[in-house]
Amino acid sequence: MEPIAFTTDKSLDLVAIGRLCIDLNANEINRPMEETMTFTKYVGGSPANIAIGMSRLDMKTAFIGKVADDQMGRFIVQYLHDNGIGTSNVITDRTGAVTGLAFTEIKSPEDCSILMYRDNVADLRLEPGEVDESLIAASKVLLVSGTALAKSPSREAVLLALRYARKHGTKVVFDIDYRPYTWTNPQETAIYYHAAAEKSDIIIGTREEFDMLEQFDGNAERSDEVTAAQWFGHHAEIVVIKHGKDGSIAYGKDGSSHRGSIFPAKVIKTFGAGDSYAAGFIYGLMQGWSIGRSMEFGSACASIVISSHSCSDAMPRVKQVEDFIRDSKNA
Ligand SMILES: Nc1ncnc2c1ncn2[C@@H]1O[C@H](COP(=O)(O)OP(=O)(O)OP(=O)(O)O)[C@@H](O)[C@H]1O
Ligand SMILES: O=C(O)C[C@@H](O)[C@H](O)C(=O)CO
Repeated sequence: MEPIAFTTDKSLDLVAIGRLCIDLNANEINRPMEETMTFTKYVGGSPANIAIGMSRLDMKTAFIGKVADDQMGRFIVQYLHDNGIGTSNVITDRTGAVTGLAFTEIKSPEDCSILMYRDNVADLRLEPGEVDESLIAASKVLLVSGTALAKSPSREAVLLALRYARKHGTKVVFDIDYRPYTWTNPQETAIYYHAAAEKSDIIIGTREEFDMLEQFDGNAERSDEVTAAQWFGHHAEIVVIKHGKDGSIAYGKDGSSHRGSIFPAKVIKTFGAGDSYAAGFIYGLMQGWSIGRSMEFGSACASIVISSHSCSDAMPRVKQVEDFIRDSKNA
């Protein structure tokens, strides 16, 4: 398959829109959170993690979002700035909304869960009129994370951002990112996910997330191939289905399919795999690499991050990923 064509005369590589939150990852791991006494604070939120990952890989990135008018909001904005991510379109909420908190419970390397505090969060208060069209026009890619569609006005802000992207030839990457606690019912989820997926050039999700997205589209047990074919009927050029430690599979609009294997990892926590995989995969495509090579780079990013305590802080540099791949192949 020909590498996906990104518009070259743009000053930014990726603009992400959606959730900016705080991860509080348990320090006492391999036990339930009832027995955890201390946490380490990191910037979190799936689209934030991906933007941070892309910036660590030397891609020019910016963020469209809203933070709380408090210490956590200021911490997030400073962290994005310190990591070279444009914050001109990160708005400070003035209504008293708060920062979403993601408590990560690490019962074992394979048994991790996230306890989300997301009542009255600032990120879902992003207004359509606050979305900077010129920022999207200046970017090769707009990354949309599905959870931003969960509530108004963030929902309308994202739908407007999608219109801007199509208007300005900005490629849309839709990371489905289904987090049940943020939605009121699965039907609503599928309707809004559909609205985004139909306007997306690259769609990334787990099998379960695609099943959620496609719940009105016919037979329940859908194959990955049927899923991909459906979205090629809209704007999609690449569809990626992630399968955890079983790797991933990507389909190209040209009928190609690509299996992505994993790199063995000393797993501390599985969270962060999807975000780091997405950052590495998008990075590869933007270098003009093949889908297969981009998947390999994404998988290596994922193994590095799940072997770390954090998600955002652990997002790797290019050389770190290259060395990891080399060492893994020589092992
Ligand atoms: N245990 C593992 N060991 C090595 N690589 C892994 C492991 N789990 C996931 N990966 C890699 O990360 C990719 C994405 O992981 P996964 O399919 O779990 O996505 P996700 O559910 O979105 O992740 P997250 O847990 O961050 O939400 C996989 O396709 C695989 O390449
Ligand atoms: O996206 C979330 O709200 C949770 C993230 O902050 C956390 O880092 C994670 O689960 C990444 O997959």
